[in-house]
Amino acid sequence: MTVLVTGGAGYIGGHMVLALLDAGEQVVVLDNLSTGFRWAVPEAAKLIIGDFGDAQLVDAILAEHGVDAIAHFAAKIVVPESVADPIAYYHNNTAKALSLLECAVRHKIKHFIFSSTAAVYGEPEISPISEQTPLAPINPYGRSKLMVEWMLQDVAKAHDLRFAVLRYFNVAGADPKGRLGQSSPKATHLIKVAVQAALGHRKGVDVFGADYPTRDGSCIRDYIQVTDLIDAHLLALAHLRKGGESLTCNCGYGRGLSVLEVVDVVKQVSGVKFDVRISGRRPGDPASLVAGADRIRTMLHWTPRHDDVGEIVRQALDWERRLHNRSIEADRQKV
Ligand SMILES: NC(=O)c1ccc[n+]([C@@H]2O[C@H](COP(=O)([O-])OP(=O)(O)OC[C@H]3O[C@@H](n4cnc5c(N)ncnc54)[C@H](O)[C@@H]3O)[C@@H](O)[C@H]2O)c1
Ligand SMILES: O=c1ccn([C@@H]2O[C@H](COP(=O)(O)OP(=O)(O)O[C@H]3O[C@H](CO)[C@H](O)[C@H](O)[C@H]3O)[C@@H](O)[C@H]2O)c(=O)[nH]1
Repeated sequence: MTVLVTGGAGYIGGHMVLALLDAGEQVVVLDNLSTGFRWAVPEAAKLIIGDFGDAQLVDAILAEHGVDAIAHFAAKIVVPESVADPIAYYHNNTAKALSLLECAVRHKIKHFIFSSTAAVYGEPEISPISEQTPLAPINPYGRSKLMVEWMLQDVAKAHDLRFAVLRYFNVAGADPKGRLGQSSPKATHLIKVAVQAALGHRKGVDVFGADYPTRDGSCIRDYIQVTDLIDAHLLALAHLRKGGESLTCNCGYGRGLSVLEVVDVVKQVSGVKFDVRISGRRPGDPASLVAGADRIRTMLHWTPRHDDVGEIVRQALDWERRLHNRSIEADRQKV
């Protein structure tokens, strides 16, 4: 049995590929390398460079590789970009997902794991956020993902396909063995940005708003370590393969950290006192997003192993140093 991983050359999908290979699974990666990297995919996985919206290509992959499960990570993921160019987001994240689902049904794929997001909840007033919290995304990114959740629910009712929708909160950290981490140079995620500041790769950190109704005025998020998140995917896959029902679960630890708290941890762990500027709010940022994480623990028996922000930051720092050395090495080879 083979798992097709779309977006397997990216940050989170790449960790899924490593975990599947570690577990002895056959893996095919489909990625157009728009934000992913060829080098991120180990040779033990088959990398096909192409678009998951290319039905002919997906049909050929599903026919050829004996795929029993699709783990669909590929997407555009930048919220402000989705506001500026909604059509690109609905096209890539929603329309192409419909095409992928059509291929899955045509080839009688039984198991589908989908990377959803806390952005489907919008700006909920309740904390922690359970899966029953009303779905009210406030930007095209969140809507483009929610529509895929709805399509999956309808398709699963009509066809022999079961799904796991995993709603990620804020994903951070890197592979504890140092094989992979967040590599996109354009990443805007807080821990990545703060780590880059600590290493002197950027000038300090702007804190987007210190006037929120939170304990220190900065926004609160639930940061989940990427390997713990991937453990949840493996458990979800095992659950579906055992004949388990479709499920939708939040993926977070159920504890929130403020932006200022995260920045302090990065300073402590790195030993560097980089500049921190309080700037204006970033449009569309909810004050607090903390996962209600009971369902994933009870339904999938998920037990996180890396719920420690110091460890998450150490992994991110370690990976950022490796990335930097890698780019120096690449430049040296060009000379
Ligand atoms: N990073 C987070 O904190 C976070 C939070 C919630 C949800 N998610 C979801 O997790 C998934 C993975 O995110 P990530 O952080 O690894 O992002 P990423 O940009 O590192 O990975 C996305 C991958 O998908 C590929 N891709 C995009 N469009 C494609 C297409 N049409 N055809 C083929 N490949 C395509 C890219 O090249 C890239 O390798 C996404 O679905 C994202 O919405 C991420
Ligand atoms: O330089 C920065 C970067 C971020 N932040 C703040 O840090 C918090 C976290 O921001 P991130 O950009 O790291 O993450 P988001 O919470 O905006 O969004 C992430 O998690 C969401 C789900 O919770 C979505 O899935 C989204 O795709 C993913 O990027 C926010 O309050 C943001 O304003 C700063 O203050 N300065």
